[in-house]
Amino acid sequence: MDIIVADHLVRQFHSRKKPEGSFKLLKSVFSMKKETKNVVDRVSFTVRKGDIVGYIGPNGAGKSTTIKMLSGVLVPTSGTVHVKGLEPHKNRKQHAGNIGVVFGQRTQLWWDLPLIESFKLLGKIYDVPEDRFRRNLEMLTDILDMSSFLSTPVRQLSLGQRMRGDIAAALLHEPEILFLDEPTIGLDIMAKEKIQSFLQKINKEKEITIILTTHNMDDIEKLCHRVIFIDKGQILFDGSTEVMTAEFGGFRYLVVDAPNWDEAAWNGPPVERREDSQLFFRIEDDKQVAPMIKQLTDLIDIHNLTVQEPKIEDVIKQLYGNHQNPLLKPQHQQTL
Ligand SMILES: Nc1ncnc2c1ncn2[C@@H]1O[C@H](COP(=O)(O)OP(=O)(O)OP(=O)(O)O)[C@@H](O)[C@H]1O
Repeated sequence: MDIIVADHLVRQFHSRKKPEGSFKLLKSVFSMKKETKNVVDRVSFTVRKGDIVGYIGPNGAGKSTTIKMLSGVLVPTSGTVHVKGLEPHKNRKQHAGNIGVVFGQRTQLWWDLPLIESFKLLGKIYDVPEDRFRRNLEMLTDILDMSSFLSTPVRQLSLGQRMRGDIAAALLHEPEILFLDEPTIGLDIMAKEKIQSFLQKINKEKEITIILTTHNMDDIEKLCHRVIFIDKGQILFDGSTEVMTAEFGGFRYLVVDAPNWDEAAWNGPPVERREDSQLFFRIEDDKQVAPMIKQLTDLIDIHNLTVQEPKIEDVIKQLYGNHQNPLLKPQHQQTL
């Protein structure tokens, strides 16, 4: 069942641009040109109940703007979006009951109140019956491990604690859909893992549908079966992580453990990255492997050598830097 349907969604923003040239600069206050930009440009997708979708793209691509339209914060300039059959900005109250939203860069908690008081206020705002509120709070406190800081004012929480608080706040009224805009931004590895495994759990056990934007490729690797890649407001890829890897991961890595590596003496293909004493060489064609091994062993003592598939992170890097790839056509130019 499609729980979210976005159809040719457009959001424009206006900005004022100064004319070029120093003389013109003088008059610029009066003559600034109004520019209109489609920051989300004919975006269409559907999401099925229980999916976890990674909505990714470079800075300024239009991810947050899309999430804001899905959550009803922004009105689309044209096109439509339906979430559980409702148009978010037209059916605000009912829609709010169906969704939870977390913007990692902002908090919906009351800064000066103890965390628990924010939860109580949100319970009232969302009209959550007393017993359900207590049950949900207990469950969220337990799995998000919040009992030690429930009475702490939000301003005194660490970023990881605050983020767990924000996620709990978004779920107290038992929404079916969760929109997360950079939920792991700035968190350390342990805090990230806590949130990732929590999201996995609620998705699996409660079938909560999740759309998340992130620059943390580990979130995609751990959580998402599907990725939508957007750039300059347009969707350039929408598919499973397997299809993405098959289409954009047409390479492997020759991984060489060489503690005494001498970069200056090497005149073969460049090392793409290093992890301790391991060197990663990108292999586009398996025929490259044998001559490279020979060249390497002639030069240096090798402790270990493997050929590895690229990680999702490596594949996504390809997507970001590879717009001339004919497979990356804007969605509205793709033939079905
Ligand atoms: N209220 C606004 N008025 C004018 N322009 C805006 C407004 N909000 C966003 N924009 C512009 O729209 C574009 C898309 O912004 P958006 O926040 O959706 O990007 P994003 O993909 O979430 O980026 P990031 O990864 O940096 O968070 C940017 O160029 C941004 O400057």
